[in-house]
Amino acid sequence: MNTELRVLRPADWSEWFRHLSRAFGEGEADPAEEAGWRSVVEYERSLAAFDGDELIGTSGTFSFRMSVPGGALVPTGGLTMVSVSATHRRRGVLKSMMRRQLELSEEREEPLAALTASEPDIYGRFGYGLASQWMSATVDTGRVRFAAPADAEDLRVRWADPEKSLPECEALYARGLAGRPGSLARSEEWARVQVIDPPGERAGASPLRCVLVERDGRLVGYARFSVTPRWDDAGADGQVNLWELEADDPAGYAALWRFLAGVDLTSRIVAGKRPVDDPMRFLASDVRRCRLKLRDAMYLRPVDVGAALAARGYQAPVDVVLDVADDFLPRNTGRWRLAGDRRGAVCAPTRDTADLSLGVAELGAVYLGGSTLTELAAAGRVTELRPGALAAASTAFGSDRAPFLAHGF
Ligand SMILES: CC(=O)SCCNC(=O)CCNC(=O)[C@H](O)C(C)(C)COP(=O)(O)OP(=O)(O)OC[C@H]1O[C@@H](n2cnc3c(N)ncnc32)[C@H](O)[C@@H]1OP(=O)(O)O
Repeated sequence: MNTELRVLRPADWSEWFRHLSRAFGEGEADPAEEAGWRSVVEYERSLAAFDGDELIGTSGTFSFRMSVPGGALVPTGGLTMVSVSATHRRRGVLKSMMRRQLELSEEREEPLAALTASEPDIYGRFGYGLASQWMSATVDTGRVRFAAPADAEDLRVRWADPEKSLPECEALYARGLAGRPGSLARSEEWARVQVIDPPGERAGASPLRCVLVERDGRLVGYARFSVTPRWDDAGADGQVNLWELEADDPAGYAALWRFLAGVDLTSRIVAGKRPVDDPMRFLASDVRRCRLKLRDAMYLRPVDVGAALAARGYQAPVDVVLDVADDFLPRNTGRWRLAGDRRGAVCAPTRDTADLSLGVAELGAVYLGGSTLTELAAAGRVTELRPGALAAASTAFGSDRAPFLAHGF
């Protein structure tokens, strides 16, 4: 088979998007949803694979900036919309697109590449490691109480239109970015994607709702959610579906959870994408009845090991030589000396003796502080070559706050 990769042309968008929907087993996309994706697609970074004149593969990359430990926003290629026709599967089409997509990232000097995976098994071979997780919760609000916030006299919770309130909510989201590794800066288009709510995909739920919490008239938090009404022979049994909740004031944060738990005629809150260190665990009267679960969220790969490691801050002073293996981008393979602290770091190739050896996917997994070098060493995926180096580097690579991706892409 002779596969040709072409840059996506706007004229080919509809066919390209239909191919993607079919590969995901979906029906006709809702026009609002399709328009949302079209508003953020970057044609020059999107590829269409052809077998002759037949389109058989799709992939795209978004030019994101991602928050990393230390607070910098680092250019990151966000891989997305990957599909290969079932008629052409397992013949290397994905592999050829991955190679080209990473070359495009290299040309743009993006230190990092990221993705969320339809299946976790696919991307390790291309050097991506699991960098952040999502916590989901199903809170039994008939039994679980959320502690009343102290310092709440000046707080006001009010309804808002999800779209009209976007600018002020996005400003709050942006203020929180530097303190939350793994989060993405959102353009106006990306902000609008967060409130796309196709009626055909609500599965019986209400349209998207939004409440704001303000202190002295200043926004300190917001929650976006829908409600699925349900009734059985014992009465109301509705469900609050939490899409997004952000706050930069502990009392405002608690007020939002209390509001959600108090929505009339509902008996549970279902949240799919919360940070693993969500403070709600410490507000809930019965954390077991919150039914918390973890799942993989974002996979990360250094595209340029030196630039990636120099772009973040380190929790403790670090001076370590890493022997990195990268089969897919061999330019990264070799020994790197990393020296830095909270304020910043330098990282360059070296001939010095290595202290730790690891693969590039393992480096991606620990980069945001979501897992540790020590954990990976216990799984045999990192090797300590100088006694003491593992514990010291593991501490340095940590993060005060767990990495969190607030939305998919
Ligand atoms: C970031 C995102 O967009 S995630 C979305 C990914 N897309 C989907 O899940 C849609 C449905 N699936 C598909 O379209 C295709 O099956 C794809 C894109 C997952 C794979 O495309 P293919 O062209 O068949 O992959 P390709 O032949 O290049 O395989 C490369 C390697 O990945 C492996 N691989 C491919 N798909 C899978 C999978 N689903 N699970 C495990 N391994 C996989 C292959 O076995 C091969 O391994 P090897 O190098 O060890 O031989």
